[in-house]
Amino acid sequence: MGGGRKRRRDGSEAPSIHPRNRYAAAAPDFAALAELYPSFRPFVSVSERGRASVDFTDFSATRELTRVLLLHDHGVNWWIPDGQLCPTVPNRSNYIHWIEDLLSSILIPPISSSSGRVRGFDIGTGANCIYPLLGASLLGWSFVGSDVTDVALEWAKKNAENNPHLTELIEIRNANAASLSSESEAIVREPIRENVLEPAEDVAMPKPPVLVGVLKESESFDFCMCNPPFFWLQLGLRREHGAFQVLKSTEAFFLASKLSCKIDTLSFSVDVTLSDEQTEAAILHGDDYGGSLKESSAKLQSVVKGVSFRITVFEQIPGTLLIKGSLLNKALSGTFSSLFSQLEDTLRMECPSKAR
Ligand SMILES: C[S@@+](CC[C@H](N)C(=O)[O-])C[C@H]1O[C@@H](n2cnc3c(N)ncnc32)[C@H](O)[C@@H]1O
Repeated sequence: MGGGRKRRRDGSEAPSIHPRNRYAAAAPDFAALAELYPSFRPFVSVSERGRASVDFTDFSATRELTRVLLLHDHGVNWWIPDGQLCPTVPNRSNYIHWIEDLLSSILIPPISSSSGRVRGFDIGTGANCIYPLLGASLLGWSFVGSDVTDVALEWAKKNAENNPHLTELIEIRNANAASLSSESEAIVREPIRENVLEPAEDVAMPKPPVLVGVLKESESFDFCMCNPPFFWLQLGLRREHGAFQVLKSTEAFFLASKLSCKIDTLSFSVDVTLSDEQTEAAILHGDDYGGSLKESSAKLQSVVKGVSFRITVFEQIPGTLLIKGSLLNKALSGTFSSLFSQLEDTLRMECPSKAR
Protein backbone atom coordinates (compact mmCIF):
# COMPACT_ATOMS: atom_id res chain seq x y z
CA MET A 1 0.00 0.00 0.00
CA GLY A 2 1.41 3.37 -0.96
CA GLY A 3 2.13 5.95 1.67
CA GLY A 4 3.39 3.37 4.18
CA ARG A 5 6.46 4.30 6.18
CA LYS A 6 9.75 2.51 5.63
CA ARG A 7 12.16 1.80 8.46
CA ARG A 8 15.70 3.11 8.20
CA ARG A 9 18.71 1.01 9.26
CA ASP A 10 18.83 2.91 12.55
CA GLY A 11 15.21 2.01 13.25
CA SER A 12 13.80 5.50 12.63
CA GLU A 13 11.03 5.99 10.12
CA ALA A 14 11.88 7.29 6.68
CA PRO A 15 9.50 9.83 5.12
CA SER A 16 6.84 8.10 3.12
CA ILE A 17 6.05 8.55 -0.50
CA HIS A 18 3.33 11.13 -0.97
CA PRO A 19 -0.08 9.44 -1.32
CA ARG A 20 -0.83 11.35 -4.52
CA ASN A 21 2.54 10.38 -6.00
CA ARG A 22 1.90 8.34 -9.12
CA TYR A 23 4.23 5.65 -7.74
CA ALA A 24 2.65 5.49 -4.28
CA ALA A 25 0.53 2.45 -5.02
CA ALA A 26 3.11 0.62 -7.10
CA ALA A 27 6.76 1.25 -7.85
CA PRO A 28 7.76 1.44 -11.53
CA ASP A 29 7.61 -1.95 -13.21
CA PHE A 30 11.08 -2.28 -14.75
CA ALA A 31 10.26 -5.49 -16.61
CA ALA A 32 7.17 -4.00 -18.25
CA LEU A 33 9.07 -0.84 -19.18
CA ALA A 34 11.90 -2.91 -20.66
CA GLU A 35 9.35 -4.71 -22.84
CA LEU A 36 7.97 -1.41 -24.10
CA TYR A 37 11.23 0.49 -24.48
CA PRO A 38 14.06 -1.50 -26.14
CA SER A 39 16.61 1.21 -25.23
CA PHE A 40 15.90 0.54 -21.55
CA ARG A 41 16.25 -3.25 -21.87
CA PRO A 42 20.06 -3.47 -21.54
CA PHE A 43 19.86 -1.76 -18.14
CA VAL A 44 17.44 -4.21 -16.58
CA SER A 45 18.68 -7.41 -15.01
CA VAL A 46 16.39 -10.17 -13.87
CA SER A 47 17.34 -12.30 -10.89
CA GLU A 48 16.86 -16.05 -10.69
CA ARG A 49 13.67 -15.41 -8.77
CA GLY A 50 12.44 -13.30 -11.68
CA ARG A 51 12.87 -9.90 -9.97
CA ALA A 52 13.79 -7.12 -12.39
CA SER A 53 16.22 -4.49 -11.13
CA VAL A 54 18.31 -1.54 -12.32
CA ASP A 55 21.82 -0.63 -11.14
CA PHE A 56 21.26 2.76 -9.52
CA THR A 57 25.00 3.44 -9.44
CA ASP A 58 25.15 3.34 -13.25
CA PHE A 59 24.49 6.83 -14.65
CA SER A 60 23.39 5.56 -18.07
CA ALA A 61 20.90 3.20 -16.44
CA THR A 62 19.33 5.81 -14.17
CA ARG A 63 19.18 8.36 -16.99
CA GLU A 64 17.39 5.88 -19.24
CA LEU A 65 15.01 4.97 -16.41
CA THR A 66 14.20 8.64 -15.82
CA ARG A 67 13.72 9.16 -19.54
CA VAL A 68 11.26 6.27 -19.92
CA LEU A 69 9.35 7.15 -16.74
CA LEU A 70 8.91 10.74 -17.83
CA LEU A 71 7.82 9.63 -21.28
CA HIS A 72 5.63 6.72 -20.30
CA ASP A 73 3.94 8.12 -17.20
CA HIS A 74 4.04 11.87 -17.85
CA GLY A 75 4.20 12.27 -21.64
CA VAL A 76 7.40 14.30 -21.25
CA ASN A 77 10.35 14.15 -23.66
CA TRP A 78 13.55 14.46 -21.71
CA TRP A 79 17.30 14.03 -21.87
CA ILE A 80 20.48 15.23 -20.16
CA PRO A 81 24.10 14.97 -21.28
CA ASP A 82 26.63 12.82 -19.44
CA GLY A 83 27.82 14.17 -16.11
CA GLN A 84 24.65 16.12 -15.25
CA LEU A 85 22.62 15.34 -12.17
CA CYS A 86 20.07 12.64 -12.94
CA PRO A 87 16.87 13.00 -10.89
CA THR A 88 14.66 10.14 -9.80
CA VAL A 89 11.09 10.78 -10.87
CA PRO A 90 9.26 9.33 -7.82
CA ASN A 91 11.44 11.35 -5.43
CA ARG A 92 11.09 14.66 -7.28
CA SER A 93 7.31 14.11 -7.68
CA ASN A 94 7.02 13.97 -3.89
CA TYR A 95 8.29 17.54 -3.60
CA ILE A 96 5.76 18.79 -6.13
CA HIS A 97 2.93 17.18 -4.15
CA TRP A 98 4.27 18.46 -0.82
CA ILE A 99 4.31 21.97 -2.26
CA GLU A 100 0.80 21.39 -3.55
CA ASP A 101 -0.25 20.53 0.03
CA LEU A 102 1.46 23.62 1.44
CA LEU A 103 -0.25 25.83 -1.12
CA SER A 104 -3.66 24.43 -0.25
CA SER A 105 -3.07 24.81 3.49
CA ILE A 106 -3.91 27.91 5.49
CA LEU A 107 -0.18 28.40 6.09
CA ILE A 108 0.34 30.07 2.76
CA PRO A 109 -2.08 32.73 1.56
CA PRO A 110 -2.79 32.48 -2.16
CA ILE A 111 -0.98 34.95 -4.40
CA SER A 112 -3.52 36.02 -6.96
CA SER A 113 -2.15 35.98 -10.45
CA SER A 114 -4.13 37.15 -13.44
CA SER A 115 -4.05 33.68 -15.00
CA GLY A 116 -5.13 31.95 -11.80
CA ARG A 117 -2.26 29.56 -12.40
CA VAL A 118 0.18 28.58 -9.66
CA ARG A 119 3.61 30.06 -10.44
CA GLY A 120 6.83 28.70 -8.96
CA PHE A 121 10.48 29.67 -8.98
CA ASP A 122 13.00 26.83 -9.12
CA ILE A 123 16.49 27.99 -8.08
CA GLY A 124 19.10 25.80 -9.77
CA THR A 125 16.79 23.94 -12.09
CA GLY A 126 19.69 21.99 -13.57
CA ALA A 127 20.02 20.53 -17.06
CA ASN A 128 17.26 18.14 -16.03
CA CYS A 129 14.71 20.93 -15.41
CA ILE A 130 12.85 18.30 -13.44
CA TYR A 131 10.71 20.40 -11.13
CA PRO A 132 9.31 22.67 -13.86
CA LEU A 133 8.64 19.65 -16.09
CA LEU A 134 6.85 17.73 -13.33
CA GLY A 135 4.99 20.74 -11.91
CA ALA A 136 3.79 21.75 -15.37
CA SER A 137 2.86 18.26 -16.56
CA LEU A 138 1.28 17.00 -13.32
CA LEU A 139 -0.50 20.14 -12.18
CA GLY A 140 -0.37 22.72 -14.96
CA TRP A 141 1.82 25.07 -12.91
CA SER A 142 4.06 27.61 -14.57
CA PHE A 143 7.70 27.99 -13.59
CA VAL A 144 10.74 30.15 -13.88
CA GLY A 145 13.86 28.00 -13.48
CA SER A 146 17.27 29.58 -12.96
CA ASP A 147 20.77 28.23 -13.30
CA VAL A 148 24.33 29.41 -13.71
CA THR A 149 26.09 26.91 -15.94
CA ASP A 150 25.95 26.95 -19.72
CA VAL A 151 25.22 23.27 -19.95
CA ALA A 152 22.35 23.42 -17.44
CA LEU A 153 20.82 26.47 -19.13
CA GLU A 154 21.14 24.94 -22.59
CA TRP A 155 19.60 21.59 -21.62
CA ALA A 156 16.92 23.01 -19.37
CA LYS A 157 15.76 25.10 -22.33
CA LYS A 158 15.96 22.09 -24.65
CA ASN A 159 13.93 20.02 -22.22
CA ALA A 160 11.24 22.71 -22.07
CA GLU A 161 11.23 23.25 -25.84
CA ASN A 162 11.07 19.53 -26.62
CA ASN A 163 7.67 19.48 -24.93
CA PRO A 164 5.50 21.88 -26.93
CA HIS A 165 2.56 21.35 -24.54
CA LEU A 166 4.72 22.68 -21.66
CA THR A 167 7.01 25.20 -23.35
CA GLU A 168 4.72 28.15 -22.61
CA LEU A 169 4.72 27.24 -18.93
CA ILE A 170 8.49 27.15 -18.44
CA GLU A 171 10.96 30.01 -18.60
CA ILE A 172 14.67 29.46 -17.99
CA ARG A 173 16.82 32.30 -16.66
CA ASN A 174 20.56 32.75 -16.41
CA ALA A 175 21.35 33.89 -12.86
CA ASN A 176 24.88 34.83 -13.93
CA ALA A 177 23.51 37.37 -16.38
CA ALA A 178 21.52 38.91 -13.55
CA SER A 179 24.61 39.21 -11.38
CA LEU A 180 26.54 41.01 -14.09
CA SER A 181 23.78 43.43 -14.88
CA SER A 182 23.13 44.26 -11.25
CA GLU A 183 26.63 45.18 -10.06
CA SER A 184 27.51 42.06 -8.12
CA GLU A 185 29.30 42.85 -4.89
CA ALA A 186 32.22 40.77 -3.77
CA ILE A 187 31.92 39.72 -0.18
CA VAL A 188 33.78 37.47 2.19
CA ARG A 189 31.48 34.91 3.68
CA GLU A 190 31.49 31.55 5.30
CA PRO A 191 31.50 28.60 2.97
CA ILE A 192 28.16 26.81 2.80
CA ARG A 193 28.60 24.37 5.66
CA GLU A 194 26.07 21.62 5.42
CA ASN A 195 28.55 19.01 6.58
CA VAL A 196 30.03 19.48 10.03
CA LEU A 197 33.29 18.01 8.82
CA GLU A 198 33.94 20.86 6.42
CA PRO A 199 36.76 23.22 7.42
CA ALA A 200 35.54 26.32 9.18
CA GLU A 201 37.83 28.98 7.72
CA ASP A 202 36.24 31.77 5.75
CA VAL A 203 36.46 31.68 2.01
CA ALA A 204 36.54 34.79 -0.10
CA MET A 205 34.00 34.58 -2.86
CA PRO A 206 31.60 36.72 -4.80
CA LYS A 207 28.04 36.83 -3.58
CA PRO A 208 26.07 34.36 -5.68
CA PRO A 209 22.97 35.72 -7.36
CA VAL A 210 20.03 33.66 -6.19
CA LEU A 211 16.91 35.80 -6.35
CA VAL A 212 18.00 39.43 -6.30
CA GLY A 213 18.44 40.56 -9.86
CA VAL A 214 17.12 37.27 -11.21
CA LEU A 215 13.53 38.14 -10.34
CA LYS A 216 11.87 41.06 -12.05
CA GLU A 217 10.50 43.94 -9.99
CA SER A 218 6.84 43.38 -10.78
CA GLU A 219 6.89 39.60 -10.48
CA SER A 220 5.21 37.48 -7.86
CA PHE A 221 5.42 33.77 -7.24
CA ASP A 222 3.36 31.37 -5.17
CA PHE A 223 6.45 29.49 -4.05
CA CYS A 224 10.15 29.21 -4.46
CA MET A 225 12.10 25.97 -4.27
CA CYS A 226 15.72 24.88 -4.41
CA ASN A 227 17.67 21.66 -4.49
CA PRO A 228 21.04 22.94 -3.26
CA PRO A 229 23.66 23.96 -5.77
CA PHE A 230 26.00 21.07 -5.37
CA PHE A 231 27.06 18.47 -7.88
CA TRP A 232 26.79 14.88 -6.78
CA LEU A 233 28.34 11.80 -8.21
CA GLN A 234 27.47 8.39 -6.88
CA LEU A 235 30.01 5.62 -7.28
CA GLY A 236 29.29 2.02 -6.42
CA LEU A 237 32.72 0.58 -5.83
CA ARG A 238 34.32 -2.81 -5.69
CA ARG A 239 35.38 -3.78 -2.21
CA GLU A 240 39.05 -2.89 -2.72
CA HIS A 241 38.32 0.80 -3.52
CA GLY A 242 37.78 2.85 -0.40
CA ALA A 243 37.00 6.50 0.20
CA PHE A 244 40.67 7.25 0.81
CA GLN A 245 41.72 5.90 -2.56
CA VAL A 246 39.01 7.93 -4.27
CA LEU A 247 40.22 11.01 -2.42
CA LYS A 248 43.81 10.39 -3.58
CA SER A 249 42.63 9.77 -7.16
CA THR A 250 40.71 13.05 -6.98
CA GLU A 251 43.83 14.89 -5.84
CA ALA A 252 45.92 13.23 -8.57
CA PHE A 253 43.31 14.21 -11.17
CA PHE A 254 43.48 17.90 -10.25
CA LEU A 255 47.28 17.88 -10.01
CA ALA A 256 47.47 16.28 -13.46
CA SER A 257 45.17 19.09 -14.67
CA LYS A 258 47.82 21.52 -13.33
CA LEU A 259 45.55 22.90 -10.63
CA SER A 260 46.63 23.62 -7.13
CA CYS A 261 44.86 21.50 -4.56
CA LYS A 262 44.91 20.77 -0.87
CA ILE A 263 43.79 17.41 0.42
CA ASP A 264 42.26 17.13 3.91
CA THR A 265 42.14 13.52 5.01
CA LEU A 266 40.15 14.35 8.14
CA SER A 267 37.21 15.88 6.36
CA PHE A 268 37.78 13.72 3.25
CA SER A 269 37.85 16.75 1.01
CA VAL A 270 40.04 18.29 -1.65
CA ASP A 271 40.07 22.07 -2.09
CA VAL A 272 40.98 23.20 -5.59
CA THR A 273 42.27 26.68 -6.30
CA LEU A 274 42.86 28.13 -9.75
CA SER A 275 45.79 30.51 -10.17
CA ASP A 276 45.00 34.10 -11.19
CA GLU A 277 46.11 33.29 -14.75
CA GLN A 278 43.93 30.18 -14.92
CA THR A 279 40.93 32.09 -13.57
CA GLU A 280 41.50 34.88 -16.06
CA ALA A 281 41.87 32.46 -18.96
CA ALA A 282 38.73 30.53 -17.95
CA ILE A 283 36.67 33.70 -17.85
CA LEU A 284 38.10 35.49 -20.87
CA HIS A 285 37.79 32.40 -23.04
CA GLY A 286 34.16 32.38 -22.03
CA ASP A 287 34.03 28.66 -21.29
CA ASP A 288 31.38 29.09 -18.67
CA TYR A 289 29.63 32.12 -19.89
CA GLY A 290 28.77 32.93 -23.44
CA GLY A 291 28.78 36.69 -22.83
CA SER A 292 30.58 39.51 -24.61
CA LEU A 293 34.15 40.63 -23.87
CA LYS A 294 32.69 43.52 -21.87
CA GLU A 295 30.67 41.11 -19.77
CA SER A 296 33.71 38.88 -19.33
CA SER A 297 35.81 41.76 -18.03
CA ALA A 298 33.00 42.79 -15.69
CA LYS A 299 32.92 39.24 -14.44
CA LEU A 300 36.69 39.18 -14.05
CA GLN A 301 36.53 42.27 -11.88
CA SER A 302 33.91 40.65 -9.69
CA VAL A 303 36.08 37.61 -8.99
CA VAL A 304 37.47 37.36 -5.51
CA LYS A 305 40.45 35.08 -5.09
CA GLY A 306 40.27 32.00 -2.95
CA VAL A 307 39.30 28.36 -3.12
CA SER A 308 37.51 27.69 -6.40
CA PHE A 309 35.80 24.40 -5.65
CA ARG A 310 35.72 21.67 -3.06
CA ILE A 311 35.27 17.96 -3.62
CA THR A 312 34.12 15.88 -0.64
CA VAL A 313 33.91 12.11 -0.49
CA PHE A 314 31.27 10.42 1.68
CA GLU A 315 30.56 6.77 2.23
CA GLN A 316 26.82 6.52 1.77
CA ILE A 317 26.40 2.83 2.46
CA PRO A 318 29.24 0.29 2.46
CA GLY A 319 30.43 0.00 -1.12
CA THR A 320 28.73 3.16 -2.33
CA LEU A 321 30.46 6.51 -2.22
CA LEU A 322 29.01 9.92 -2.85
CA ILE A 323 31.33 12.52 -4.27
CA LYS A 324 30.06 16.05 -3.77
CA GLY A 325 31.41 18.98 -5.76
CA SER A 326 30.74 22.43 -4.31
CA LEU A 327 31.34 25.49 -6.42
CA LEU A 328 32.87 28.19 -4.22
CA ASN A 329 33.70 30.72 -6.90
CA LYS A 330 30.63 31.22 -9.03
CA ALA A 331 32.56 32.86 -11.85
CA LEU A 332 34.06 29.46 -12.61
CA SER A 333 30.84 27.50 -12.91
CA GLY A 334 31.51 26.23 -16.43
CA THR A 335 35.09 25.23 -15.64
CA PHE A 336 33.85 23.48 -12.53
CA SER A 337 31.08 21.67 -14.31
CA SER A 338 33.43 20.47 -17.04
CA LEU A 339 36.18 19.43 -14.59
CA PHE A 340 33.63 17.62 -12.43
CA SER A 341 32.43 15.60 -15.37
CA GLN A 342 36.06 14.76 -16.36
CA LEU A 343 36.71 13.77 -12.74
CA GLU A 344 33.69 11.50 -12.93
CA ASP A 345 35.08 9.75 -16.05
CA THR A 346 38.49 9.38 -14.38
CA LEU A 347 37.08 7.96 -11.16
CA ARG A 348 34.81 5.57 -13.01
CA MET A 349 37.86 4.32 -14.93
CA GLU A 350 40.18 4.07 -11.94
CA CYS A 351 37.67 2.74 -9.44
CA PRO A 352 35.33 0.58 -11.48
CA SER A 353 31.81 -0.06 -10.28
CA LYS A 354 30.69 -3.20 -8.55
CA ALA A 355 30.00 -6.00 -11.00
CA ARG A 356 26.29 -6.31 -11.67
C1 LIG B 1 21.89 19.86 -7.23
S1 LIG B 1 21.57 20.65 -8.79
C2 LIG B 1 19.80 20.51 -8.79
C3 LIG B 1 19.20 20.29 -10.17
C4 LIG B 1 17.70 20.02 -10.14
N1 LIG B 1 16.96 21.11 -9.54
C5 LIG B 1 17.39 18.73 -9.40
O1 LIG B 1 16.78 18.79 -8.33
O2 LIG B 1 17.76 17.66 -9.90
C6 LIG B 1 21.85 22.34 -8.37
C7 LIG B 1 21.90 23.30 -9.56
O3 LIG B 1 22.02 24.61 -9.02
C8 LIG B 1 22.76 25.38 -9.95
N2 LIG B 1 23.20 26.62 -9.25
C9 LIG B 1 24.28 26.82 -8.48
N3 LIG B 1 24.31 28.08 -7.99
C10 LIG B 1 23.20 28.70 -8.49
C11 LIG B 1 22.66 30.01 -8.38
N4 LIG B 1 23.24 30.93 -7.65
N5 LIG B 1 21.50 30.30 -9.04
C12 LIG B 1 20.90 29.36 -9.78
N6 LIG B 1 21.36 28.09 -9.92
C13 LIG B 1 22.50 27.77 -9.30
C14 LIG B 1 23.86 24.42 -10.39
O4 LIG B 1 24.44 24.84 -11.60
C15 LIG B 1 23.06 23.11 -10.51
O5 LIG B 1 22.57 22.95 -11.82
